[in-house]
This record gives sequence, structure tokens and C-alpha cells, in this order.
Amino acid sequence: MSKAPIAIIGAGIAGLSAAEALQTAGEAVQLFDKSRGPGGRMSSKRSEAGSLDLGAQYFTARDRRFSETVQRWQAQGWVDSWSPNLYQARSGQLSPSTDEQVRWVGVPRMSAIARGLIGDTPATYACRITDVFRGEAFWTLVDADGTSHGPFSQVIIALPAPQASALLATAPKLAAVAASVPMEPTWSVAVAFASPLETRVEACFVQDDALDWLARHRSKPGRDDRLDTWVLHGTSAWSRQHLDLPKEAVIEQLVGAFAELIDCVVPETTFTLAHRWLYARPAQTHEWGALADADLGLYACGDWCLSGRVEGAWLSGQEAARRLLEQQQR
Ligand SMILES: Cc1cc2nc3c(=O)[nH]c(=O)nc-3n(C[C@H](O)[C@H](O)[C@H](O)COP(=O)(O)OP(=O)(O)OC[C@H]3O[C@@H](n4cnc5c(N)ncnc54)[C@H](O)[C@@H]3O)c2cc1C
Ligand SMILES: NC(=O)C1=CC=CN([C@@H]2O[C@H](COP(=O)(O)OP(=O)(O)OC[C@H]3O[C@@H](n4cnc5c(N)ncnc54)[C@H](OP(=O)(O)O)[C@@H]3O)[C@@H](O)[C@H]2O)C1
Repeated sequence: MSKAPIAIIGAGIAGLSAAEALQTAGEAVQLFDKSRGPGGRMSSKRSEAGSLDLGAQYFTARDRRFSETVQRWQAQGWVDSWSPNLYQARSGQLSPSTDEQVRWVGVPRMSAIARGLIGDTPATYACRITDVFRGEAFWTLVDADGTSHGPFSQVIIALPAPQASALLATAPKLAAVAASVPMEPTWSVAVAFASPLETRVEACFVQDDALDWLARHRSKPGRDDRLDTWVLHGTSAWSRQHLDLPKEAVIEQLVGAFAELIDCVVPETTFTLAHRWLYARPAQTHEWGALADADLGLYACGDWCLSGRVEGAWLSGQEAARRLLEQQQR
């Protein structure tokens, strides 16, 4: 009889990283995600202004293993470096803030990385897992429609901490650790103009009440440049305070803050879009790597186990896979 596969809940970069490491080691995996495709916070949204990166804007690679992986992604044509005219804004004052940091983006959109990584890995989308339980030898997952999936030999939960905690009931200690990680929201707005704004700014780290970051979409490699589209992110504090504000009001406030900040005339917008990320980033970084109850065969990973960045999420997926494989060899 063939061995039961390993279930991975969450097809963001952490779940995909774990899936790749396990498949490379010869294990069979099955991914589940509540969205219509992979990528999670690294996905891109199709819109009338083209495909937009509303979540992760770019990523850096400081760990050697991740750097080597990103080089491989570049060779496969999934990523390229992005060197925008970088600015900072402090107390409403814009100033150039060029640096030597290499920043990477998916091409032609951020979701290209997840699309590349998933390959032909078995994945079930639009499937929100609501329960994870273990019988005598195997694991079963139950989704929001009441459908059961299984049997599975082990389970990796690769979700933001509050969502992971809800599925970790079988391992109360892991559930408590995940429950102890608050995650901050981010309101993300895309705004497009029919003719290009007369500014050199292509990206800006902002220290403001409302705005945290802005990026000019067309400055990234491979993007559609028919419109001059900008992505604006609210700060964690502002996003938390305005969590339930209607999207139109969020757009009005963030585009207003952008118009005050940018050093040029801002004309009528031709397109706007708002997206609320409820669990955008962990409030603090951790050094857990991944969480494991190896005897049970239950693991948790995600950006919140490390740095709250793309690199941290990828490394956490690797660590969950490493611990699972280590336990199998015992
Ligand atoms: C607005 C924003 C800007 C960011 N900017 C940057 C940046 O510039 N640089 C950087 O390095 N990082 C950035 N990040 C952070 C980065 O995107 C994350 O650290 C990383 O993508 C997290 O990956 P993950 O796999 O841990 O989680 P996720 O990407 O959140 O993946 C979790 C997956 O689980 C799925 N899911 C959730 N619950 C269930 C369930 N019950 N059943 C099934 N599936 C479920 C979700 O649909 C999702 O696909 C940003 C994040 C946001 C939101
Ligand atoms: N909005 C969200 O929900 C986010 C969730 C998770 C991460 N987010 C942002 O991702 C960026 C990733 O950080 P990192 O990979 O470390 O990138 P860096 O470019 O190194 O930026 C880190 C941090 O440093 C400041 N900074 C870096 N370069 C400059 C520069 N040239 N000029 C001014 N400041 C710079 C900046 O911090 P501030 O506090 O100064 O705004 C960067 O944020 C990172 O941008 C996360 O915010 C978003």
C-alpha cells in the first residue's frame, strides 16, 4: 500500500516552500487553500488596471539559502531585481533615499513565484479548512462545506498565526504559542492616472499617520504601463484604527495623504481599488523557525515564526519540512 500523503494547509510562500522541500525528499503532498489560487500575501489581483501587487511589494534575501533559491528563481524567469528611484518621507518632507539593497519582485507580477513553485503539485483551492483531527494512525481535514479530506500521514499548517491557532487544537501547546502572536492589519490601495504623474518618485518609505509606503507599479520589471498606477499602504496603526471603514473612505483618505505628500499635481483618478489585509504582519519577529509536535505529526510554519517577511516565511516552510523529515528518519 502506498504511504498516505502529507497535508499542507495554506499555499502561501511558507506552504509552498515546505511542499517543495518535501517533494524533493520524495514525499507526496497535498495542498489546501481557501483562495482561488496560490500565493497568499504574495498574490496579485487582476483588475481593469492590469495585475496589481497589493500585498508583498518586494523582498530582500539576507539568508544564504534563500539567496541561492532566489538566484534559481531568477534563472527560471520568475523574479527580477527592482531598483526604483527610492525616497523617504519624514514629517511630510520627501527626500531621495538611494541605497545599495537588492530588492526582488516576481515578474510579470508577484504571483509568478507561487505559480512557478506550485508546478503540478496537487492542490485544492476555494477550500477553507475548519477542522484538523487525528484518528489512530492518520489525519483527516474537514472543510467549511463539511467535506472530509484524508487520510494524511502528517499535517503542516502554513497560515497566519491567528488562523493557525484555530486549527491546532489537537496540540494545545502549539495552539497557545500561535495564539500569542498578534498580527497587524494593512489597508492597501491602488490608484491609477491616465497620464503619468510628473515626479521622479518610484517608491517611498513614509513615516506618517496614515501612509507607510507607496510604489509606482510601472517602475517594476515587466508590468503593464498603460496607466500610471500606484500602490499605497496604510500604517499598521492607521489600518487598525480604520479597520471597518468603507473602502471608498479608505481610498479617499489614503489617496488624499498621497496627494499631499507627492511633489507634483495629482489629477483625477481613473481607477481605484482597496484591499484589507487583516493579518498582514506579525507585531514582533520570533526565532522559532517552525512549531512542531513531532510525535503527533503536526507542524506549523509561516512568516510569524521568523521575520514577518517573504524570506522569513520561506525559511519557516523549509524548517517545518526539515523537522518532519528528521522525525521520519528516527
Ligand atoms: C500589504 C502587505 C505588504 C507586504 N510587504 C512585504 C514586503 O514588501 N516584503 C516582504 O518581505 N514581505 C512583505 N509582506 C509580508 C509577506 O507578504 C508575508 O510575510 C508572506 O507572504 C507570508 O507568507 P505565508 O506563507 O507565511 O502566509 P500567507 O501568504 O498568508 O499564506 C497563507 C495561506 O493560507 C490560506 N488560508 C488561510 N486560512 C486558511 C484555511 N482555514 N484553510 C485553507 N487555507 C487558508 C490563505 O488563503 C493564504 O493563501 C507584506 C504583506 C502584506 C499583507
Ligand atoms: N505593510 C505590511 O503589511 C508589511 C508586512 C510585512 C513587511 N512589510 C514591508 O516589507 C519590507 C520588507 O523589509 P526588508 O526585506 O527588511 O526590506 P528593506 O528594504 O531593507 O526595508 C526594511 C525597512 O528599513 C527601512 N528602509 C530600508 N531602506 C530604506 C531607505 N533606502 N530609506 C529609508 N528607509 C529605508 C524602512 O523602514 P522605515 O521604518 O524607515 O519605513 C523599511 O521598512 C519593509 O518595507 C516592510 O515595511 C510591509
